[in-house]
Amino acid sequence: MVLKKSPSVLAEFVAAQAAEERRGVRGLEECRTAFATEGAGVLSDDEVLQLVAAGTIPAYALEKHLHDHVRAIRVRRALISRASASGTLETSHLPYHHYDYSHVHGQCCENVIGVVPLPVGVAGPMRIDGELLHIPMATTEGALVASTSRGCKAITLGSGASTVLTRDAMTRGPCLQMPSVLRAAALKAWLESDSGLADVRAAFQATSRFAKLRSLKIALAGRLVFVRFTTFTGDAMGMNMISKGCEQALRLIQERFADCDVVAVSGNYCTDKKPAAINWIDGRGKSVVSEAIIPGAVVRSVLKSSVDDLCRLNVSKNLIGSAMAGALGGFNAHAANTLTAVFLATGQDPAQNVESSTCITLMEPANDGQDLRISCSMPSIEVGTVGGGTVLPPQAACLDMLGCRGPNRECPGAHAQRLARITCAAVMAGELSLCAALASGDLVRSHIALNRAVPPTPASTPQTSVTPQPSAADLRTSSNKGSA
Ligand SMILES: CC(C)(COP(=O)([O-])OP(=O)([O-])OC[C@H]1O[C@@H](n2cnc3c(N)ncnc32)[C@H](O)[C@@H]1OP(=O)([O-])[O-])[C@@H](O)C(=O)NCCC(=O)NCCSC(=O)C[C@@](C)(O)CC(=O)[O-]
Ligand SMILES: NC(=O)C1=CN([C@@H]2O[C@H](COP(=O)(O)OP(=O)(O)OC[C@H]3O[C@@H](n4cnc5c(N)ncnc54)[C@H](OP(=O)(O)O)[C@@H]3O)[C@@H](O)[C@H]2O)C=CC1
Repeated sequence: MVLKKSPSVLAEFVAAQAAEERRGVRGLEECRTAFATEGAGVLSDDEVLQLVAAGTIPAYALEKHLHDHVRAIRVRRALISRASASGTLETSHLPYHHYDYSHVHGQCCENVIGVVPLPVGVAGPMRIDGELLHIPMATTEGALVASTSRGCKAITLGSGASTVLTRDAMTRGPCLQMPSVLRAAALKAWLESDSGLADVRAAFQATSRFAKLRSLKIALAGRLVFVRFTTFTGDAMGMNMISKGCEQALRLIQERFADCDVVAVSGNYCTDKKPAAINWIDGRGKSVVSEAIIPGAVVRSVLKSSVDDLCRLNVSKNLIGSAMAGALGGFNAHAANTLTAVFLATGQDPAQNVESSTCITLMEPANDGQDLRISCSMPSIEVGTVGGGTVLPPQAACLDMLGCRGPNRECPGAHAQRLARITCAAVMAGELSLCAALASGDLVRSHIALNRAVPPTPASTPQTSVTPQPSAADLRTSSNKGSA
């Protein structure tokens, strides 16, 4: 938000407008007294605005003082409207009514001015590990849900998706500084000793019923010591949980090493919300691999492609093309597309799509070349079914659809692992369909049909000598010889 007026001008503006427009609004001092003695609930909106403009009530604390989410948002919108050049927010289409704000404050967002509804489509059903599931996807990219659905159909007509979870451990990598390289090496040696690890583990695990410290990975950069805490976090994605545990462990380390200076609880050795090879190689969150066999007939009838064309495209694009581009975990077509849509629908932290969507997609002929084998290997899917946005009712409803809402009380961690497996299978469906569309030359056509609201009519097309665009069929014959 850009405030175009200074706070004092703003105060005058609000006060003057309130005085002009609403006779009977109490003056500032009277409002202050009423607020101090009876609370903000007894004030009119204009009176509250005066107090906010005068700095008596911080704009971000309106919920706390008004005990009414909708009213707090209404007052905040009025304040921003009157303080900004455009002045549009108060009456804008950003909705704020008919929303359950009870879980928002203190967990999901501050300074709320409304909600941005996203369409949620459903892909599937897809058979995943023997179970038929419908997958909710929040997106504004037309064709994405249709494409994932097509992939789900092809997979389900084939073997179904099988998934394996190879690792489940969230990481946090604080940065510590020692007085010298020798002292840094001494700290490293202690952390790597059985007794050091046991002491750190005890301190760390005392902060949570669910966190289990699996290992420490230590790297030195001069006298800086980076410690990657690798932790099981139950059904939580785990960043708050593990950061809390790290803080406690760092206190213990400082008790043992009085010359240890904690530079930051996150030293980017985690690595959270940034591309990094360490996540691609060692994994972060859940590491999952999904696989399916698609019969050749289904490749032809549902995907409009062939086994050979898909394998050739996968090697050329997802492996060689990505290598040529210097990809870091991006050996796929659009894992981030499907994953982010599932993340948004199910209340995951959207910024973690950076590392969560790293994926290598492999395709090879199966059953003597008749059928297609596809797999997606995703080392860093960071998901939870408790905490963060998972508590919001719409997101929780999507988790319910997938049978993994909230904590799994019998087997903590099973819900989050299930969500990671489903996400990996959904990504595989998206990979299959987009690669097929690219192999058959259908990508652009499908996006013009499903991802652009008003196709140009002949009347609105410029009558200049534009080279005619090839049709999908032309593209198919020219660029994909041998396609079905
Ligand atoms: C759009 C299709 C699926 C049509 O594909 P089609 O083969 O013409 O579809 P169809 O009419 O024969 O239907 C086949 C199945 O697709 C599904 N399907 C079909 N239409 C719908 C629909 N409207 N709504 C829901 N589901 C739909 C549905 O499952 C249907 O089975 P049915 O239910 O009829 O038995 C196909 O052309 C396609 O997959 N295109 C690719 C679109 C895509 O994947 N877009 C993703 C974004 S691309 C991008 O952003 C990333 C990129 C490209 O830049 C990354 C890169 O560099 O590679
Ligand atoms: N702090 C940071 O640096 C970062 C924070 N985030 C944000 O962190 C939030 C998520 O943090 P996260 O730690 O996942 O969630 P929470 O902070 O909500 O922690 C999980 C809570 O759920 C409790 N719990 C109950 N049942 C279970 C169960 N079955 N499994 C696991 N925990 C259970 C835990 O208990 P107990 O108290 O016993 O552990 C804990 O209190 C998101 O909003 C995300 O955006 C994202 C990146 C970085």
